[in-house]
Amino acid sequence: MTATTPHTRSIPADWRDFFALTKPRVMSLVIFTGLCGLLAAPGAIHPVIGFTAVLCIALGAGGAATLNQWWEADLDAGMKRTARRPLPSGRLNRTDARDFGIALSVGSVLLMGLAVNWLAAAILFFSIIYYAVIYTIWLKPRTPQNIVIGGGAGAFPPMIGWVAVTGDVTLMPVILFAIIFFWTPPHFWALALFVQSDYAKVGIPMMPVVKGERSTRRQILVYSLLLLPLALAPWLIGGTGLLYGIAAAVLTAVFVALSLPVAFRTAVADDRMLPEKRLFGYSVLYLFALFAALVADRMAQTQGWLG
Ligand code: HEM
Ligand SMILES: CC(C)=CCC/C(C)=C/CC/C(C)=C/COP(=O)(O)OP(=O)(O)O
Repeated sequence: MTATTPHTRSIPADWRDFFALTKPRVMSLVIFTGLCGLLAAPGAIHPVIGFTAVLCIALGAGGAATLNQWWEADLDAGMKRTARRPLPSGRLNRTDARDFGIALSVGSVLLMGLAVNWLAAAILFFSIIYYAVIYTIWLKPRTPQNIVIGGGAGAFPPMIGWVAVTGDVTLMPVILFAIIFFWTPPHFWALALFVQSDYAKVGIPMMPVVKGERSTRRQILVYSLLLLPLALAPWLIGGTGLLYGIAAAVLTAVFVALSLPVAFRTAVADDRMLPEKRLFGYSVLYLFALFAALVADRMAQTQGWLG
């Protein structure tokens, strides 16, 4: 895994390859949580400024994802799940990807600072560095805690959205950060359990590879249980109404329920890993629904829908 091995086959790239570098499917949830942070924050923001803030989160996240793939092109080439990405497949050359990633990252931070506010820009800058450097270059190849610590990068967008509106960091955006931080390990380890042979092949010390399946399964349950108080915290501190409280309780109870069969089973040969796949799929739906509930609750309160 180095940043120096060239992938310079010059098949003409088109815009779709550049778009793919931004990991659009994964980033859709990153952008959504950023938007929800913005919509749930107290106070008003001009719609054009609000749109710009979300655009900057999207561009920054895309830039960081691009730099992640620029650095990991060799690793991605060795894994079935990632081998068809634009760099390992040779559809894009590596220097172009690096320049694209830097342009998106720098552009998004500058635009955020100039058009929205500099605190939001500073947090965006830090989250890009967190994902592209701290997680990708430093933690991922070194420790099975890579996801736990590295998960911080993906937890910033709602805080950025919130700060875009309020200009300061209060308890609520910290709680929103914590929810995604503790959601990330079960989200990713559920997937790592069914693609772990890929990671082992390229020497990435993901938890199931290093500590074994049993330990990973138990840790998934621990983080899922931690989500219960955390997801309820916005309601418990009086930051939301009952609508969010009920949604958080139900959604998180299902999360824990789906973690239980993952925690207490031993995989068998030729296993289709259905509980793990189910938990991974639900983890994505969960975060979409939880953040949607946060916004619905705020709308209900400001519009007086619940009387
Ligand atoms: C260190 C943290 C994380 C890791 C290692 C991780 C890893 C992954 C991987 C490997 C996939 C499989 C799909 C793919 O290869 O594109 C995936 C899917 C996904 N992740 Fe994560 N993820 C992390 C954090 C997050 C965060 C913070 C979010 C959003 C808030 C997120 C949202 C998603 C979504 C929406 C998908 C499904 C994409 C699809 O439908 O193809 N992930 N994640
Ligand atoms: C605003 C901002 C900068 C947001 C960043 C959001 C963020 C860090 C999301 C994490 C998402 C992600 C795709 C992790 C994949 O891990 P990986 O790269 O190890 O996965 P891979 O094996 O698929 O390459």
